[in-house]
Amino acid sequence: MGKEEEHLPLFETKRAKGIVLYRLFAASVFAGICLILVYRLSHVPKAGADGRFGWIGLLGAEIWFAFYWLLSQASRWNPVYRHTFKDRLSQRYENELPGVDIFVCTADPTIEPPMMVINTVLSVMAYDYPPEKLSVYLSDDGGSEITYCALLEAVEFAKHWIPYCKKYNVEPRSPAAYFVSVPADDAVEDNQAKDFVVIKKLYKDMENKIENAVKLGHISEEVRSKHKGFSQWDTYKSRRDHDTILQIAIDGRDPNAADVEGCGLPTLVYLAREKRPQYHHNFKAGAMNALIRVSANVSNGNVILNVDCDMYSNNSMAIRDALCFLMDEGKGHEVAYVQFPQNFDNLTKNELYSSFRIISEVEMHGSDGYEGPIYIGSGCFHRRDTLCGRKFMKGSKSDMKWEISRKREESGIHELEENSKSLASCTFEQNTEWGKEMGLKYGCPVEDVITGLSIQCRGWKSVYCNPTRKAFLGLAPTTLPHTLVQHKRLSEGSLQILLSKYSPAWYGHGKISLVHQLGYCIVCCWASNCWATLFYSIVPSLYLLKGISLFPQISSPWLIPFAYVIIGKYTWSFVEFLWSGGTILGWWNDQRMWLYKRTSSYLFAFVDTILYFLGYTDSAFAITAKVADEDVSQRYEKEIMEFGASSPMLTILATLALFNLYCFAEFVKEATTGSKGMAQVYETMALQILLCGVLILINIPLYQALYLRKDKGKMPASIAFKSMAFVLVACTCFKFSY
Ligand SMILES: O=c1ccn([C@@H]2O[C@H](COP(=O)(O)OP(=O)(O)O[C@H]3O[C@H](CO)[C@@H](O)[C@H](O)[C@H]3O)[C@@H](O)[C@H]2O)c(=O)[nH]1
Ligand SMILES: [Mn+2]
Repeated sequence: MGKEEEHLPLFETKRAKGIVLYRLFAASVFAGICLILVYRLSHVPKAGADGRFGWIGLLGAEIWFAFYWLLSQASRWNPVYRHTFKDRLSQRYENELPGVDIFVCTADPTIEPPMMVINTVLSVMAYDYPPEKLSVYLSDDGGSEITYCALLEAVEFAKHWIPYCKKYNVEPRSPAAYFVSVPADDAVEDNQAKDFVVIKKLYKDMENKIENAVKLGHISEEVRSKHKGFSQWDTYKSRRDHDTILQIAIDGRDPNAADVEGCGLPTLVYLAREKRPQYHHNFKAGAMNALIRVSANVSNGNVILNVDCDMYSNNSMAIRDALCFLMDEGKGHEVAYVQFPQNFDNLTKNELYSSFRIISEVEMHGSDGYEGPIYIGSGCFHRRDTLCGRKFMKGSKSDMKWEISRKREESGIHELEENSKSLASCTFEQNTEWGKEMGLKYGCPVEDVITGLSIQCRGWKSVYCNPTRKAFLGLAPTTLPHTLVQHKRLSEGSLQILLSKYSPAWYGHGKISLVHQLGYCIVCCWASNCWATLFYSIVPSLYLLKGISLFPQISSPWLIPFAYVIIGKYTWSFVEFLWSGGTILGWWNDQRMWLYKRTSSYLFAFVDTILYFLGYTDSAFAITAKVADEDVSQRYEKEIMEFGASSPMLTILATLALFNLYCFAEFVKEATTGSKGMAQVYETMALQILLCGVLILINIPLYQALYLRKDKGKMPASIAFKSMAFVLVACTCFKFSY
């Protein structure tokens, strides 16, 4: 290796092209926004005049939108893109690569089927990485025998699967996803064909056994007697009341642990931490912290990767990508974690319930230009020591190199299992810093964001890595209620952060840059968006009923800033969406979800957060559904919105949709029969008509679900009834109130 080569970095950073043009455009939109506010302030109706209340409300809403728009510029001001040089990494460090511990989290065997879980486990076991340095931990908060049984089956299958993957350089390495990606059995090359048939049969056999156990609902005596590990369930009372269950299913350093080709296998550990009704288990954060301690005792890898049980590895090089950042001689020592995007396998072409597309392809790159992306959970590589609370110190270089844990060499495997169990007990964390300054933080439904923030506040940077071949693919919710509930949790957790001790607004002050603080606030203010959006989707339509104008007339010059901001903002959002790989209809669906999230999930999240701070509720973690019934899936494939069971969130959405329809219909009736001419109505009310009309257009699927559909996914009749009653009462009251 030449002297020069030795100093070439392991990654490069590129700035976005055309950023100056974008900034000019953003500045012009900002000028437009300012003019709108000037107009609002200078035209407030006099006390007692029609529309004063609506006017002042709109002013408030517009100030909020302007503020939020400014926030969103923080993540568009300076986007950067990373590229890694994995060949340089292997040349320099192939023999000194650090140990990597991978945590897979699961919590419920019915919401998260064991087959899905072990596919994820198998995919991360098959990473292109030296097996003796790789350890995989499955954390099972469901404490399920069936999941454990599935893992034991996976051990046998892995002995065939891993060598198969390496021999043919297969991608993706989740067997289920791989078999789907090979359309016909004869699509593989000739020399591979025989092995393909064999491996597929082995997979089907394993699948049958596991599915049978799932159907049966418990483990048969025959299977139970084969593995001593099942005896750990003898004292098991329920998933909320049991001892720590821990089993080293594969001991990577045991010479007998080898695949069918004789190569070593990664270590594999099953852990169900102790649960007792009287101890709070702190959801995923609690599981992660137990894993951090147990893994420190077993393999003690320097790097920790966490994936959710539905997020299989889709790119076997991802560990090496992450190490290019962590091991880079120039900048690596500042980097605490490398976050990959969360992409989804089951999205429909037009992303009916929207996705994290803009976050993944735009905003995360934006924050990468400052201190780095927020930590969003699944798909993140951490340094073990920073996750455990180490502060960043200038000049100190953290050593990533591989070292064999001494404890391991000295104790036998059984002893190791036994002394690891106490690390996962309910009482272990009492009077310690775990959940506070060590490990993941407790008490927040988005433990990851708050943990990442505190790491960055300790002086560390993070990096966003978004290679073309997606590193992880998970499952997005496939019904509207599930999507709304997920977003309620995410927005509620983020708002709690804003109001907590660790708020990016004050805790972050002076510790991270101002732009980065604003970037955090985008997420933390999600829930607060509900009020302005609700006001904007109700009040202008209501005033349409009365014929009171709240926007400038068509012939007024004040219309220009409104038109410019609306057209400019939406054109940009459209272009951005298409550039990020979305479709035209996908953008339209995204706008609908934007409205639905803001008027339901965010509203409930906001109210619940306030109640939480007043001490009335406890924050919970509703696990996102990962499987759906056959007919639900079919409708999802066809991109038909699924409403299903009655819920307060859906009632709000239906009421809003009907309300706008009613206002529009009344208005049309008045305009065609009333005394004022059409031209004059149009002159004064154009923007309100437009707003109300767009709200109706975007709600078309909802009207269909209310009145036209017959399938099970339609809007329940009770909601149709309730929402209609609400609208009639509200509109009648308003009409006669003035
Ligand atoms: O008590 C619990 C509850 C959940 N989980 C696991 O946590 C993960 C995430 O839960 P999920 O219901 O899938 O939530 P999502 O909304 O899909 O998760 C997103 O949001 C979470 C909270 O911010 C992050 O932790 C995740 O990585 C991120 O994908 C899953 O693997 C669960 O098995 C546990 O281990 N224990
Ligand atoms: Mn998930």
